[in-house]
Amino acid sequence: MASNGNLSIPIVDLSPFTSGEAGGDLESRKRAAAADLAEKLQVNGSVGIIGHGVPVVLLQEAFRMVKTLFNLPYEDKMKAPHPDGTVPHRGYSGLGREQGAAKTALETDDEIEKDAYTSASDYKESYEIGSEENRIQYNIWLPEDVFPGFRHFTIELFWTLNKTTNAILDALIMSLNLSEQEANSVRALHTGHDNQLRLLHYPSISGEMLAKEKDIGRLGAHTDWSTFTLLFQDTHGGLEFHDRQTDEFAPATPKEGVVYMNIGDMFQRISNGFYPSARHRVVISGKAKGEATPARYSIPYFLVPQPDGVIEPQPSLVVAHGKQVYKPVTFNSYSEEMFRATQVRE
Ligand SMILES: O=C(O)CCC(=O)C(=O)O
Ligand SMILES: [Fe+2]
Repeated sequence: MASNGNLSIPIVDLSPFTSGEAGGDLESRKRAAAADLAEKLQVNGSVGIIGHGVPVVLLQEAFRMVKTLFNLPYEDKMKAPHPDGTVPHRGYSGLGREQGAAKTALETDDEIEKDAYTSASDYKESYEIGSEENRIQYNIWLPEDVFPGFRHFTIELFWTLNKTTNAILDALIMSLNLSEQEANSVRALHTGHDNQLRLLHYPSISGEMLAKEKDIGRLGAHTDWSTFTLLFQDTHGGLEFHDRQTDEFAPATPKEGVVYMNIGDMFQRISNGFYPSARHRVVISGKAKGEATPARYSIPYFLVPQPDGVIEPQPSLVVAHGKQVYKPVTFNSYSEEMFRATQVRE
């Protein structure tokens, strides 16, 4: 499917939900922002957010940290290896350990399409972090002397981003006009302890390498199995979201102050399909021109429900839509299947 540079991702200002102010006309500004969010996000499940409240300096520091991490010698990074098995999804995964698009292959019966989604593994390396209190998905850390301060900083970043995702969840809840009881149950599914912070490095790819390895790719088209995802990125671009109307991909162009957000499979279900889980990918920028593609760093943050929490369409939406589009599932059963599909076994 083609990239179309003329398509763009809509932008929403969520500052009424993140500013921490109270009183005045805040309630009506929240309602206006939530309505704007509903209008734009329901189209493709992706938006750019301004007024997200994450301090610029924190993000700058985060990207410095990520670069330092991936610049470490491979032997050092492998002191925190991501183990095989379905848990924990933590620690370091080297180049070619994942196939993000293999999940998409599950969604088609077309063998040729299936093959295309499973033939290439992603040319990226990653490091995943969760809550220190999560006993099932426990953190795997580098020894402190290998990267002093890394653990402390990333845990702070994790909880700062959780505040942002909670504010956005409030906006989503308001945008759907959920009842108080529904709102409380959706909030209760998300304690923060199941969220995931992902540090990603897509190494540079030379023109020569591109010519030699036809199948090389960054991250194939997929949806996330989160509730929703925040995508922080550097200035190099390459992230694209699927546009359902044209069946093309729109670039999520890096812009100062904008964080892109996509709906994941869980909120698609919770919203009874009102918000679609957004298909997205990361493409190689130089391919068409035969030029080298520079390295790219990104920091996705996934809002994730409790593993045994029941994910189901909210009753008021089922009534409003006249049908229940999804059966209830637990996040656990859903994610295990997805995890198995996307890991490359050695
Ligand atoms: O690197 C990016 O910007 C996107 C990452 C992504 O989609 C993912 O990790 O699920
Ligand atoms: Fe993703």
